[in-house]
Amino acid sequence: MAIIRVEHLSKGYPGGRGVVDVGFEVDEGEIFGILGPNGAGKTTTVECIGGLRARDGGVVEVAGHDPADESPDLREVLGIQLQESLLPDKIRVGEALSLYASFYRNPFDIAELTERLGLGPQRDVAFSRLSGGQKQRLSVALALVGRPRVAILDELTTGLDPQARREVWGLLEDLRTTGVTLLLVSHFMEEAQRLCDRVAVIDSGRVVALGTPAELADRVGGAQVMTFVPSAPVDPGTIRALTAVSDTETRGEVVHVTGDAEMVADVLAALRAQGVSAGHLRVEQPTLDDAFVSLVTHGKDSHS
Ligand SMILES: Nc1ncnc2c1ncn2[C@@H]1O[C@H](COP(=O)(O)OP(=O)(O)OP(=O)(O)O)[C@@H](O)[C@H]1O
Repeated sequence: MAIIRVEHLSKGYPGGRGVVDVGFEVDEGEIFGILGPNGAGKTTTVECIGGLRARDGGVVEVAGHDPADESPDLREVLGIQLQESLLPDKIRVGEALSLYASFYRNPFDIAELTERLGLGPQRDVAFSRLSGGQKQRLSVALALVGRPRVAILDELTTGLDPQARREVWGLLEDLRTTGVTLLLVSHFMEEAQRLCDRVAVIDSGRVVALGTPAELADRVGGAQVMTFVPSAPVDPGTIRALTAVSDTETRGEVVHVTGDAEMVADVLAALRAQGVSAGHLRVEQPTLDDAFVSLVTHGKDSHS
């Protein structure tokens, strides 16, 4: 069932940009990604969902509440991590978390949350003395401390090193099992591909694609590439003749075959028919990265 519903959301700024027409639904328990190039309207969208920005038009509902109504019940349901956390310089990590936890009825245990986010040693450190990555982790912790049903995380791992990023991903994967709904704004395709059940790609203030990462990758029709070392010489003509295959080439002892989603099964069947096995088999799938570049480039063409 949808816990977030957005229909025809619009928000203009004096300069004219913003969000033109955004719509999607997020089911309870989903991790939903919002992707798009700089200035696409991602932050504007999540700020309207979080009730931080007034929309011009359209419908937004979070757990049955309109964020524009500023209902106290919605505050209990929603946790928000913003791109920049604005805390007093002198507040310590533990104090900030205790303060935020006090706003909620059933908050996380602070010691456990700081450990999970790698902030245990910083509990008594003042905000101004934290590194950029530590500030980022604290802002994620502040969004999650109230055990929200819906958490909005904007650029949650920007500024984190690869190790810290993986720790935050681990925390989100754990959270998934608690049934929390996560709305992530991300620039990292790897992050979206790993974490998100579905994503919306926004470009120039509109949704240009919506689906699972795998569906979007498939939709761009990116060719798959398989490579293998045959156990005996194969006739390239028999491989090339398969309808799923668009190209084949032998480099040294390695055969490279390009084709569509059916290619791997068809090539392996053709080899088996010749009594040949495929050693060192590798298959490269099109990625969300490929889909993103293709969708956003096409979006630009159609809006210009
Ligand atoms: N307060 C504002 N006043 C005027 N224009 C704004 C304001 N906030 C955003 N914009 C413009 O609205 C558009 C969408 O901005 P938004 O921050 O939502 O995009 P974004 O996709 O989150 O970008 P980024 O990835 O760079 O954070 C941009 O063209 C931006 O310049």
